[in-house]
Amino acid sequence: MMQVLSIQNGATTQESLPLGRLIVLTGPSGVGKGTLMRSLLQRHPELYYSVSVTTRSPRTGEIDGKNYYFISRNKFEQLVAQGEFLEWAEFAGNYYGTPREGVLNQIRAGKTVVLEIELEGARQIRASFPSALSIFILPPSFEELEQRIRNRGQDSSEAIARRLQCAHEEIKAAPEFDIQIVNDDFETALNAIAAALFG
Ligand SMILES: Nc1ncnc2c1ncn2[C@@H]1O[C@H](COP(=O)(O)OP(=O)(O)OP(=O)(O)O)[C@@H](O)[C@H]1O
Ligand SMILES: Nc1nc2c(ncn2[C@@H]2O[C@H](COP(=O)(O)O)[C@@H](O)[C@H]2O)c(=O)[nH]1
Repeated sequence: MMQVLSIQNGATTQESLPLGRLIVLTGPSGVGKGTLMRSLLQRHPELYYSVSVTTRSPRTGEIDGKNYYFISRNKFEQLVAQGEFLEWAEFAGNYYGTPREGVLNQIRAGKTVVLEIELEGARQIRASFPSALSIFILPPSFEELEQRIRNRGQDSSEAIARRLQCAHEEIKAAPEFDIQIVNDDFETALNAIAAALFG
């Protein structure tokens, strides 16, 4: 059972339904969340991965509707005003948000839904869904985090600097979350996430 917050006419109410689970994977940019997530989904195709909406420009190889829904800032702000997001945040100069309906429908259908999101959004989910399982992925060191973002070779040096600046504050927030996993050896980290989800 999980408590779902629903907002009706501005008032917040809670419904109790036989539901699936909500999992939040968070941590600083470049720590390996997306790579871990992709491997987890290959191992456990029964999981539902929520595709986020963003105002960031697509990176080489990213596909609209698969990696993200890429939209303009104006459109994003309209969707915020319409209450279309379960959570949203501005991160390193771009908006990111989780579409509300898709996630709630999957949870109502009994699925385990996984969100891979940044810190502010993860905090919003923890506030709305206290029973969500939240996992914070840590780098083995700050130097290694920097290496990973640089080696990924996808972001401008300005974007990398912004992301690393955020990372200092984000890492301090790790104890707020249910589980902390250090992504040093990839397989070890992946196994730890799977163990947290499936015991
Ligand atoms: N355990 C690991 N050891 C070494 N490199 C890793 C490890 N895990 C992931 N990486 C590499 O680190 C880089 C960043 O990983 P990834 O893009 O998954 O990070 P992220 O946390 O999803 O970043 P963002 O939040 O910016 O989307 C990638 O090049 C990935 O291959
Ligand atoms: N609050 C949210 N954060 C999200 C969402 N989707 C992705 N993200 C996080 O944004 C940063 C940057 O992502 P990138 O693809 O530009 O590297 C990263 O931490 C993602 O996890 C979302 O829907 N809401």
